[in-house]
Amino acid sequence: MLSRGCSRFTPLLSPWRPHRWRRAASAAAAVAIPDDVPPPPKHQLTDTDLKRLAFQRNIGVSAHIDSGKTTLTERILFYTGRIRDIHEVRGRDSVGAKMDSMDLEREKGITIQSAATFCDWETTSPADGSKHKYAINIIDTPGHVDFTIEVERALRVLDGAILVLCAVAGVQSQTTTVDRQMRRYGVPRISFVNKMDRPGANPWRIVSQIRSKLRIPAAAVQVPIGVEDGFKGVVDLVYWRAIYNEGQKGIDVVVSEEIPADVLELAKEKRTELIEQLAEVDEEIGELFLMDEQPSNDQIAAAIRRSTIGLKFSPVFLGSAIKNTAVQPLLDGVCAYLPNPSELDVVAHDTTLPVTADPVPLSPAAAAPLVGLAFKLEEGRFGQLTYMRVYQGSLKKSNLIYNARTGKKVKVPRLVRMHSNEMEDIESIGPGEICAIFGVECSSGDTFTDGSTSFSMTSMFVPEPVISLAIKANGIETPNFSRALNRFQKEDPTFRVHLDQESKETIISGMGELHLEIYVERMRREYNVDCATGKPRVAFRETISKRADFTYVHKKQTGGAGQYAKVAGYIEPMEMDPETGKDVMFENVIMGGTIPSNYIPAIEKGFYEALEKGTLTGNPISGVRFVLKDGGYHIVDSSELAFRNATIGAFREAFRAASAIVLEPIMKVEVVAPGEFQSNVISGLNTRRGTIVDSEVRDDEFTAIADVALNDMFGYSNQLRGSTQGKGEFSMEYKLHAPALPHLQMELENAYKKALAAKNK
Ligand SMILES: Nc1nc2c(ncn2[C@@H]2O[C@H](COP(=O)(O)OP(=O)(O)OP(=O)(O)O)[C@@H](O)[C@H]2O)c(=O)[nH]1
Repeated sequence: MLSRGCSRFTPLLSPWRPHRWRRAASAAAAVAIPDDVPPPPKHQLTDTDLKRLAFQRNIGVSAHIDSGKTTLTERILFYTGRIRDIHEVRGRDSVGAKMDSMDLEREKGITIQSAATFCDWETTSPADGSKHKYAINIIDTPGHVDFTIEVERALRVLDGAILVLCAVAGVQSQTTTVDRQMRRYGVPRISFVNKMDRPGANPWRIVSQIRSKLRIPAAAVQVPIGVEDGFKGVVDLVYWRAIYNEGQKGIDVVVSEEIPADVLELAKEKRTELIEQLAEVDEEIGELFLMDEQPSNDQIAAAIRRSTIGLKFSPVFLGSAIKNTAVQPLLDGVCAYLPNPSELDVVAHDTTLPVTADPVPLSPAAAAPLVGLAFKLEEGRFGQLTYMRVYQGSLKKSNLIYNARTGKKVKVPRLVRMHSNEMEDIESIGPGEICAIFGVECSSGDTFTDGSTSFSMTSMFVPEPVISLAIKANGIETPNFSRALNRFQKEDPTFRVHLDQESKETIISGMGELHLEIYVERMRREYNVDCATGKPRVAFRETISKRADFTYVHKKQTGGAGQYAKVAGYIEPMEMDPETGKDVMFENVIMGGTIPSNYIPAIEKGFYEALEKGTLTGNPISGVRFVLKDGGYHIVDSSELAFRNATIGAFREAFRAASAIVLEPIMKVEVVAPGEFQSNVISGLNTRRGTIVDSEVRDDEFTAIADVALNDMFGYSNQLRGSTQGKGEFSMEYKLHAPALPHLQMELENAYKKALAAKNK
């Protein structure tokens, strides 16, 4: 059994922390119940539950941009009979892939929103010829980092994933990002080396990159038959047979006991390598290996399953989605090696218990009380659509469900299963499944129950925006302007909107230029609001570099009732919690009621308000813990307003004393270009103050990875095009906020002072 919530990888890279649920505890948790209350017993699974769950898979398809996720998913849907024909991403038939349902996605040939679908897949057991039908929910996720929240959302609710890699480019920068996200949510993965038809395809290099760069023990479970253009099938190393695709669009799978002579030696060598790798991570195979005994085919298959689900191993499959080769064996692999919903331990927090109480194990039993997580919202033609993963119990149409965060009760008017942008009405859904409901008001990450429990699940990691721009409607602003912005904010927690109090401009912020550009375009198309935007601006931040104490009295006497509030404590630097992304915190350690408890929320509010605008450059403040230790009040003159103002004043004073600095976003930039342009690319990155952190030269192309400040990246696509005759490509993703160089900080401070002076004139 696994525990989703405990470190399942050996402690190589995993940022996973035990008891992550604790942070999800709500204010309601402050009930005085002793700490040692045992968690309620897990609901027993019946034989019917186990039978149904054994053939259920919830999987995601994730990868670096353009690795072929959508192309692969299109094949999966075709072979499982979900769609009648295959349409290509940017295909000549201009239909576009099924899962890229937004017009914008089809035009740009990229996936923006993750799409959910489901299909059935029948497998034939190579061991005894028995047939089994599996129900698979699939989420195709975008590869572009600007839409990373979509990947986070999907991984949060999936039980397993296919990590797609290009057979030439291998592990790319976003592969490592996706890998990190998979670790965060403890998602077992099988790897699929796609594009085996490409010149220069080398699966062995990719396998060794998975081991060295992603640091997961991995081994191929197949070897290719034919290379590049001649790639026509694979040898299944576990059950020792050759598998070919034949017929129109590779629809017929032909299995042969005969291994082609030209790959026989390679297949033997790679099967030995597979067993050796398994011996490292699986006890049973390890013991057989020590005794020099050969494991049986079934023993190998069982060890792959155990170690994959245990997050100790990733089996590597090979194929070419575009050439319709070896996709069906991958589907068999999903069923054979990825977990079913009963094989993961999922926990929730009981909000009636103290935050330190043990988590409550959830059980995918149909008869247990309902617990479901709303992981994605979408405004559709028929109103708000909420995607939900049911973890425990069943959900029926017309049921009353409770939002654990707001305590509100709602009726489920319509229940559907999603197939990209199409839907199928259903009457009920069981545990371990994914569905969508209509007309339910909630936010992304809310937990729903049937009202008989107070369970709440943890929320997702939400990264901070890195870029912002001013936006205004062309002509007269209609209500659609704010309607659109409100809806986008609700759907996407990485998209933020605020009104700059000084310039009175509406500022939108997000994960990259493309992210914001897509929303501006959607405003025009979906809301009929044409907008003008300002120049993209880097989302600088401010922080402190040392602790500073404060004692601050806010006192005002203006005739009538006065204002009096005193706060004392300190602020200190705080590191980001890798799990939640949170790096600001308010802590109240007052003893003895020097400030009445009803004023504490106003102080907390004042702190968060003060964080909105730093005094150096007017940018938001992060990385600060505010500790309230003492204070004072006046029986008549104290008020919430006085305490809020006192906190803002105290914070600003302490902020200056705590050696405030400006932070700028640093991006991980990956460039891939033909080898002859390597020196041009490197010198281009150097002139932008980039630090090269990794590079790799292959037969005729190279990859360079550099850390570069986002502020120095404007106009890079033009520069790269110019210096590589248009043949270079790059992608970038947010890495961290780091202190800005002194001259940049000075420049930003001066500009801010000037803007303030102009405003006050
Ligand atoms: N040679 C070759 N090209 C492929 C293969 N699979 C996909 N492609 C091509 O690779 C490009 C990207 O494919 P997509 O399926 O859009 O990739 P994606 O990973 O979904 O892309 P994003 O969603 O934008 O991240 C398209 O031009 C595909 O035709 C393959 O097996 N071999």
